[in-house]
Amino acid sequence: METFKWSFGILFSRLVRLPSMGGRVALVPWADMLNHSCDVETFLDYDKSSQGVVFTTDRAYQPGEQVFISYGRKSNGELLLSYGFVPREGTNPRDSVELSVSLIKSDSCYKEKLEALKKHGLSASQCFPIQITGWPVELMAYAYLAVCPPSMKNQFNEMAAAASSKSTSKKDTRHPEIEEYALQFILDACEASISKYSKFLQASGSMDLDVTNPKLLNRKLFLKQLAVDLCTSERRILFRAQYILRRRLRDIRSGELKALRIFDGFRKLFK
Ligand SMILES: C[S@@+](CC[C@H](N)C(=O)[O-])C[C@H]1O[C@@H](n2cnc3c(N)ncnc32)[C@H](O)[C@@H]1O
Repeated sequence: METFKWSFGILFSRLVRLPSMGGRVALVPWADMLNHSCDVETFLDYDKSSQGVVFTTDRAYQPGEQVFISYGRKSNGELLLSYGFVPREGTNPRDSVELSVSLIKSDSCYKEKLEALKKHGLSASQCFPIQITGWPVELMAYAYLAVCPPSMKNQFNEMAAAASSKSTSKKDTRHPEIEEYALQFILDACEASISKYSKFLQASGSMDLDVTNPKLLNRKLFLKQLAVDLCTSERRILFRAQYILRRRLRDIRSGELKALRIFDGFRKLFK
């Protein structure tokens, strides 16, 4: 089993997908020496005219400088799973973390909302990818549905459709009347996830690896460090989302407060 796992890892970390051949995979001896860089945008591909796998650099390299390729626009988690490494924190603009959200069990419209979700291939609990640049419109639509009051029942289906990535319309549908609750819903999910990451990272400091063999110990330490690196980079994305969400909520709430004060001022004026 160990040999199989090793061979599987070696094969999958070295095979190349060739976009112009419909994603066919190949082993290309010279190309499997190239390391990945998140800054690089060039891929290996089959070139009909030269009848071979060609690599064109996207920048000038100095003699002796290491040449990189891109293994694809992958998150740190995907790079760890497929290639066994985690890029340095903050260097991967494609990094993302899956945020898990669920319908609220005590919601009086739970059944209707779940039915609407199921109709569009979704379930009561869903994961959505969060990036350092923000979250997808599908997550916002899911959040609208989760916090939507019974008075907006006629919009459940539309919201569930927008939450599905299969939905053809990718427009950012907005429901200003419940935006604050939807943002708070996402913020709560982010904070719950941050707390799990923080617990793991805290515990990792005192984790007992329970091995005496030095070779095994080194391997376990290496794997633990990879897990810590991945969790740190994923938590960083969640921290950023938390910051943006808190700021948006503060703006909404202070805007509402301002509107209330103006309204109050007018009321006093006409008294
Ligand atoms: C196709 S091979 C690249 C050549 C490899 N460095 C070698 O010496 O055989 C892919 C493996 O290289 C390593 N690798 C590639 N890019 C890396 C990076 N940016 N940081 C750390 N390791 C990397 C990973 O172990 C990955 O599984």
